[in-house]
Amino acid sequence: MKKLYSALMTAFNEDGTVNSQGIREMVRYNIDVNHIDGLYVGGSTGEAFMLSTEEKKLIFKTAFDEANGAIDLIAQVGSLNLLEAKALAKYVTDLGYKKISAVTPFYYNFKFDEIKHYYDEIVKDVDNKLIIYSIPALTGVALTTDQFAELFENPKIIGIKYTNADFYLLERVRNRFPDKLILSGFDEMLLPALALNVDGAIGSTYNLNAKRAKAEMNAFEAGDIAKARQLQKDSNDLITALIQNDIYPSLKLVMEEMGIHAGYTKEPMSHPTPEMKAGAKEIYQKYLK
Ligand SMILES: CC(=O)N[C@@H]([C@@H](O)[C@H](O)[C@H](O)CO)[C@@H](O)CC(=O)C(=O)O
Repeated sequence: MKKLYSALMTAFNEDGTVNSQGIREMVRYNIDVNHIDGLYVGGSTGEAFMLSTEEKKLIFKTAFDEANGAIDLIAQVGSLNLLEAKALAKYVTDLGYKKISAVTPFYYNFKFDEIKHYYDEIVKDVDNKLIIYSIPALTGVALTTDQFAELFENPKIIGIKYTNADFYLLERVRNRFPDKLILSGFDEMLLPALALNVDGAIGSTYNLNAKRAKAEMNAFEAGDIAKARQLQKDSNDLITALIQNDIYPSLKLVMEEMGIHAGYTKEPMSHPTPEMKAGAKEIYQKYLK
């Protein structure tokens, strides 16, 4: 059975501080209403690259407490500060997270040896399994099949969160590493990723649209490709509207329409304008009600 994970958002107060109650509400909604298989905590959707270590710890703990063992949780601990990444890997492992993930180190054009060292160091002192978070469009780091093979030489590195529109590479990677966990990261490209036999998907829009995405996965598994295509089209109408309305604040605004206190995005991301609020209301009415 393929697995669906929502990338958990972080609820912020207007002043940019973390709103734990909002996080709890989103975890509950994902468990009780979305019937999600798991959550990816502390990733791009969680706005983690703008947060302090203490804020990240608070989010990991709040999500873990609220989920209370009901679903699979993956903690994204990657950071340009390797000491922080290692400390967070230990922190979440001690909390009880059974999987961690780390974004490829970005900005400084690291050499592959440095990237390999980063991953080996993150897992070295923890009894846990790591999923590489590969998102070349945002990091500028495009790992090759051979480089993934080198990273997988470390038995604690078990898979890839593949947020990449390169389907040739996805096919190469899937077939070379049949036993590794490959989770697709672009929600708007779920169907082609399923066709290449990913093990599941992680995404921001599943917070709102899990029911449709699960139906698409089920249709695909049942061989009903026409239905899966229609569902992907319906999802992409929603995703396009979210992107046009500024996706990060809009995901939260739509959650607010559903009665969940998702709060604000963290500056320098924009706070909602009256136009964005009206747009989110319309998105909710048109695609999700
Ligand atoms: C950059 C980004 O946020 N990508 C999302 C997608 O779910 C994305 O929002 C969606 O496909 C719309 O483009 C995920 O791949 C990554 C993610 O959700 C995370 O790391 O939290």
